[in-house]
Amino acid sequence: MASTALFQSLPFPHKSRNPSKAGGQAALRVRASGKQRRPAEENIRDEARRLKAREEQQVFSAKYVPFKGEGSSGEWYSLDEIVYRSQSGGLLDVEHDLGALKRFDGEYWRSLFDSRVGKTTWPYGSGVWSKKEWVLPEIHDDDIVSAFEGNSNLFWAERFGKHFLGMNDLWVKHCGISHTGSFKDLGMTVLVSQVNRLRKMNRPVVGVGCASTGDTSAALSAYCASAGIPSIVFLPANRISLAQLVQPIANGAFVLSIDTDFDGCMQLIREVTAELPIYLANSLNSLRLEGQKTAAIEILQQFDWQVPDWVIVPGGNLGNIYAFYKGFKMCQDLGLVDKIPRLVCAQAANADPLYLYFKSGWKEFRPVKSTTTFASAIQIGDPVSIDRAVHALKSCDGIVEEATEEELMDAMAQADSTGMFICPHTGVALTALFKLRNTGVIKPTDRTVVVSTAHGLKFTQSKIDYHSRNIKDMACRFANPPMQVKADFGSVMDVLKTYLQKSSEKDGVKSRKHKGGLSIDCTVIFPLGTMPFGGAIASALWANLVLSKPKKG
Ligand SMILES: Cc1ncc(COP(=O)(O)O)c(C=O)c1O
Ligand SMILES: N[C@@H](CCOP(=O)(O)O)C(=O)O
Repeated sequence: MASTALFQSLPFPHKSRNPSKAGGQAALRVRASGKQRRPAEENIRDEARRLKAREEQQVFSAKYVPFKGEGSSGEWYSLDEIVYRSQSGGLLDVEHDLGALKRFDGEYWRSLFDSRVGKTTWPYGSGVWSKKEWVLPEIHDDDIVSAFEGNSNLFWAERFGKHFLGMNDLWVKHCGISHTGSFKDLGMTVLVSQVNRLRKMNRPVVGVGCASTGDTSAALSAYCASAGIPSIVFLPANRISLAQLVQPIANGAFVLSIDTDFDGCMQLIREVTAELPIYLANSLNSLRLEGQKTAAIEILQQFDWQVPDWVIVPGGNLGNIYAFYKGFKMCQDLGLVDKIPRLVCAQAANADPLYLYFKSGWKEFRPVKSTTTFASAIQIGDPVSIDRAVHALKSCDGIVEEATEEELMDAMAQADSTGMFICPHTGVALTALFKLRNTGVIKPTDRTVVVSTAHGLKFTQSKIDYHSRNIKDMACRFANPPMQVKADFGSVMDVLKTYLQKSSEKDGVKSRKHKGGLSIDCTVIFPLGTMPFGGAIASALWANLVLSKPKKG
């Protein structure tokens, strides 16, 4: 039985390990409706400080330990130490004091987390910090650097599921609809907050650095800029999208464009951070995964704590697949749910070391030399978290799939045609879903979540190439280029009539095939010169975008 002091130290509900049984729900309602507006001169950080002052001492804690206990016995490090590897050179993991967390039952944690969703209370308005006790329990709220990330949309892919897969319970977790447009924000808020704390403790951290395929660098530079901390990013030259390149530039990072691939940049940043007081922000640093795991907890929360059958995650450096596993496992271990979903890790065929390892029956891992892929953020041949990924997949009867360039681009276009606007990495995950549906591994009624890892707007060039049919050796089956029309009523009417005729024929076939489901065609009219597609009339911008890019294939 926990002590009174322990319960009092928690924000809510006091003296109960089970809020619904002990009037906790009533307390929840009172708290929700009874919160007084803070004084005008106080901001939300000040308010959190004032309220925190009333609370008792911290009762939860976490530390670094060798991953899966693969270190010397009893080896552990405080999170305030700057350490990325165990004494034996292996990976580290953040281990929480599960004993302390277990003094509260699953119902307590579910209610606590649910009570914080979507609020502006510092720092719990963040989807990550709403689970603070499970993330970085000991950090002071004042040190937290947050953009209220997380709480991302779990989108019911009704039309895509029904139309392309015959599924009725398909969901897309839009982690890319986020502050810097990818799931990296979830981990970066944790890492940069800890750096903020270390700097206040006068630890030797002059800046934070990462190697990146574009999303880690965007998140790092934004969070550092918001805290006034220098950031340094190593990018593989000409291998990331323009939108991703401009993100750290705009946020004032020191950007090094290096003539190598991601694996080369990763090697360099590891060497540099071993020499200079630059803190390493890649997912080799296990702090990042503490934030990323909250996406898994959030999925369960969004399903009212019911467990989906499958979760499909695109994999590159392979930190995220482990983070998802860890989030689900903690929920099981702490009694919020009674099982975990099966995970699928999806890789691009041009960068598929995990897939090859899986196919070998986990016999032999060999890094690969990755080649260009439209899913550029996962063009990684030597993933640092390979051991974490294998552990995660083996522990949940997981599967690894891969997608060719044509498959991932077609899947992306198909998803977009149903109203999404996804990134190519999500196209990789959707390809895995297509394959597992075709083989019957995933059933039509299985509740399935596809994790969308970045915003499609970061990858418009790939969509332009596809819809322009400007990709060597790719049929671009779902391309939808605009039609060039003369600016007179007759010409416009002619093309519209042909179009409407065709689409009503198509509709007839469709409605005979599928009963129900929403399918509405739309037509967009661009003024000549601003029209984004089509040879002769391409505007200067468009010509620049299409012609300046090397053809893929
Ligand atoms: C958009 C996107 N999707 C997926 C991934 C893969 O995540 P992980 O490296 O954790 O496997 C990354 C980064 O690697 C990414 O930037
Ligand atoms: N896709 C990543 C690659 C690096 O992964 P990390 O999770 O180890 O930082 C990126 O956007 O840089």
